[in-house]
Amino acid sequence: MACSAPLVMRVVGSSIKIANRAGKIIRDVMCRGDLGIVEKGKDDLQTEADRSAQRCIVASLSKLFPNVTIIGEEGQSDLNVPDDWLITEYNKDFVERHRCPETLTDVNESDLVIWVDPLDGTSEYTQGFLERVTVLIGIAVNDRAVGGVIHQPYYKSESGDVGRTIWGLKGCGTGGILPVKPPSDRFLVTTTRSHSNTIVQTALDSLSPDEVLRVGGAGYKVLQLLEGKAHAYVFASAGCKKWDTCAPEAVLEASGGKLTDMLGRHYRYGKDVSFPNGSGVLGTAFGVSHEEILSKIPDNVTKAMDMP
Ligand SMILES: Nc1ncnc2c1ncn2[C@@H]1O[C@H](COP(=O)(O)O)[C@@H](O)[C@H]1OP(=O)(O)O
Ligand SMILES: [Mg+2]
Ligand SMILES: [Mg+2]
Ligand SMILES: [Mg+2]
Repeated sequence: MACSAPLVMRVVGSSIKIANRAGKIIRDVMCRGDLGIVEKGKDDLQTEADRSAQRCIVASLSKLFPNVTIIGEEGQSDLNVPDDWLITEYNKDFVERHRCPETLTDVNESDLVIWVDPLDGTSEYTQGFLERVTVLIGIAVNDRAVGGVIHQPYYKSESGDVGRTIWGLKGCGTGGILPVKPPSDRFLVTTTRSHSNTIVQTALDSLSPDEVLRVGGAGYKVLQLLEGKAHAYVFASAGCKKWDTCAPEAVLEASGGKLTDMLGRHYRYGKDVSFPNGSGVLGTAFGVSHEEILSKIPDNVTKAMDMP
């Protein structure tokens, strides 16, 4: 589809469509029943859904935007995909109804890096915690996370529709969700279910939360912040990588929240950065003071973070 909208708008608009197609692939693999699980490392699985969803996303994006750097969690993919995995359209609603932020109108393909996590929450997927699975497509411009799509293939809406797609673009806002403020009389923190350790726990204890939600997936935890189910996402450990946080950071910040490492620094998302987010993840919902939370994190936690 020909479209004269600025590049960033076309990338977000097509990512909305592509993430939806990837979500259908993820449901189809589950329906067929053979997940084709491969162990990449300790607590680190890959399934046929991760592989196929990545092929769909990278093949579609690289055909539409041949000079953009695309980095996917599952490494080099075979881009020879079935025709119906190749998405060539943009989400019209997004592209036609939103104005590109002025600072992003002149961006070129060479300024962009797209970080793809075809299935965030693989361990949740294999264990049946399907609501926590997301498809993440993050868009970085000149090293900074500016746009992103979080698709939740197993979300069930009240109308019975399956799946939802949330987008965010800094300076433009968010769509696909109506952000809700977290409660004002309790302090709720969301964190990892499967990658905890004593430092992760020390950081949580230092904040004295009324409740700790332990759920898998970086995308899902940021959705909990947008839904007002938690005030903060606190993960004082390495483990997450750039594809886990690029889209969530952009979507959260487009809604007025903030996502940094455990020292309050934004990660960089240029094409030459190292993949691991060695100094953890701290996300806060709109209206929650990121700085106040940072000030409560004890020195032994910050000193335990891997410094770049
Ligand atoms: N130690 C790890 N090894 C591999 N991936 C990790 C690790 N820790 C976190 N992740 C990735 O970060 C996401 C959020 O972590 P957690 O669920 O522990 O909060 C996970 O769903 C996983 O993404 P993925 O499922 O895409 O591999
Ligand atoms: Mg993985
Ligand atoms: Mg992930
Ligand atoms: Mg993944």
